[in-house]
Amino acid sequence: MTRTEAKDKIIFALDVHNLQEIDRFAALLSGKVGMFKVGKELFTTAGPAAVEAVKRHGGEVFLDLKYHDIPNTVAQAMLAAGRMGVKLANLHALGGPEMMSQAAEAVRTNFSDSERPRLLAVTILTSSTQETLSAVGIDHPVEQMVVRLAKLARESGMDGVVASPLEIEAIRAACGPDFLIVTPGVRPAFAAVDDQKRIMTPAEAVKAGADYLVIGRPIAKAADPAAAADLIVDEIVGGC
Ligand SMILES: O=C(O)c1cc(=O)[nH]c(=O)n1[C@@H]1O[C@H](COP(=O)(O)O)[C@@H](O)[C@H]1O
Repeated sequence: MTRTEAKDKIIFALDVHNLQEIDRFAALLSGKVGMFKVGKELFTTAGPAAVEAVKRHGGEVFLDLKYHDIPNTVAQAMLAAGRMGVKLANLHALGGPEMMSQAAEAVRTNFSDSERPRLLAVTILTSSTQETLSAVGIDHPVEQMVVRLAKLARESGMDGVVASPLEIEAIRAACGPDFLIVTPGVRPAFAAVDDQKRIMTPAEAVKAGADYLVIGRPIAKAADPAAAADLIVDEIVGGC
């Protein structure tokens, strides 16, 4: 794998609070990572200006707002995300097939194939355990649920899923080579584990079949974020 291919797999999680921090990281990391993730924390604070700020620096955006609502509301929200020009956007697979299908149809009808956002379904969050599922009445094992939701997402027109690295191989086997797999919970050899529980190194996750790796604190908290991103690229190239 080339350095450019490895770099393009990294999505930096912009878990920051204001536009100044976006400018700082976008300036430091443009050309060092493939995409920037704008999540609930940042979007609730700064709104669409956060997406515009990343794009001003030439960055691509993964809008991580994990929609889960009635089908019409989610479809309309996805159209609004598409109009902002984001490359990836997501919703919760647990919202069900009708919600996913309507969102998929809305973006396919209203945007050209090259312009439409790719839609991802979150399967089971990396922070969830068997106990979390049991507490809400789901008694199936986590991995079984993840694969079931990934297959449902694919049948409902999603382009891919967000899942823990430990489930990549099972999803790949069930959903085929063209289905996008985006994985957080990735920790390079040099970084702290933080609160992530089910983790892999970047090279392991790519080898297992991940298309994109979502990485936040190992880059953001490093003394030199650009050097940390370079080290992660080294790890991926060295291991694949
Ligand atoms: O959708 C996500 O990106 C996501 C899903 C999930 O199951 N687990 C998870 O950690 N994430 C996000 O991935 C990022 C991981 O950040 P770090 O743990 O700092 O690398 C955070 O922005 C989380 O919100």
